[in-house]
Amino acid sequence: MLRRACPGLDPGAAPAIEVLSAHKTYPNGTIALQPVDLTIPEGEFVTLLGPSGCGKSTLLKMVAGLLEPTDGRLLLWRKPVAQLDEAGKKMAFVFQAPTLMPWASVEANVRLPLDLAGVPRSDADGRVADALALVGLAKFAKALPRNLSGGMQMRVSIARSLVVQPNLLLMDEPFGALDEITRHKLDADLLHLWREKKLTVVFVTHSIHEAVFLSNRVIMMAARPGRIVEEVVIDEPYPRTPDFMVTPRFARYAKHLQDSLLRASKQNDEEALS
Ligand SMILES: Nc1ncnc2c1ncn2[C@@H]1O[C@H](COP(=O)(O)OP(=O)(O)OP(=O)(O)O)[C@@H](O)[C@H]1O
Repeated sequence: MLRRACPGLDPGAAPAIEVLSAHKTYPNGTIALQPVDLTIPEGEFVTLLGPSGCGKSTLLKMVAGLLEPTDGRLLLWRKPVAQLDEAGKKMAFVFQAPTLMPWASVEANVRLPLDLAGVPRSDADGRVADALALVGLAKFAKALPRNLSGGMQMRVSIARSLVVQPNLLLMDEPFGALDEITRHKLDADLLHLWREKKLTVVFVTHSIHEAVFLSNRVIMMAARPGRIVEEVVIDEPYPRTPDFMVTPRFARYAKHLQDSLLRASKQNDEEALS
């Protein structure tokens, strides 16, 4: 269960992400992350799991180039994050809240990154239509966000990230605010997109079940200070269907991660009290 190699991944895949002894102390002195070393090959689906405050978002934001590490390095396709374009690759970040412009139509929201990049409307319109089709919202292009459900708004947010045709998708608890049925549906759709577009995905969640269902590999983190404590390979084939979630194998992975999370959280509580 705990082998490090990820089945189904090209063993010769280039590293998409290399975190090299990167650590982060915020200006107020909070040590959010001890030095982290992590390599994620192209095409892998990796999930960061751990108790609140263990540095999941900090790590993801450092990979995105939104936060500078205090020390250490982050490479994307072997280049510093700021030089991703030179590597011929693109990244997109999906936050927990869909953060849509309420006054603008669905298609205008999805087109925003292309407008900001100065892509002519003649090119942009086709790409927006493709992205909306990918998330099943082609018929809602003219709708306003307020007329959509929470799940549909999150699909718009995902379409907006896909419109730049990313190679790397970074997702910070994207479905955390949704009901369980909607979350399962979006998880399944995300796996489909990941495989179809051959994306590399780093996904943050608090849900053990979501982590097992989605991932090639789960990175378990603990807090005070934030660090990686375990890596668990989910050695199961894709496509994964909801049937996988009621198998004994799924239950074994979930139990293993639950025990690991409890250990990480207990340490967390003890260190908070000391
Ligand atoms: N801008 C900041 N300034 C100071 N401390 C911060 C800042 N952002 C986060 N922290 C602290 O850094 C630690 C790690 O935070 P981070 O948000 O990365 O954890 P997390 O695992 O994503 O948490 P959660 O699951 O609650 O979202 C926490 O102790 C947090 O309070």
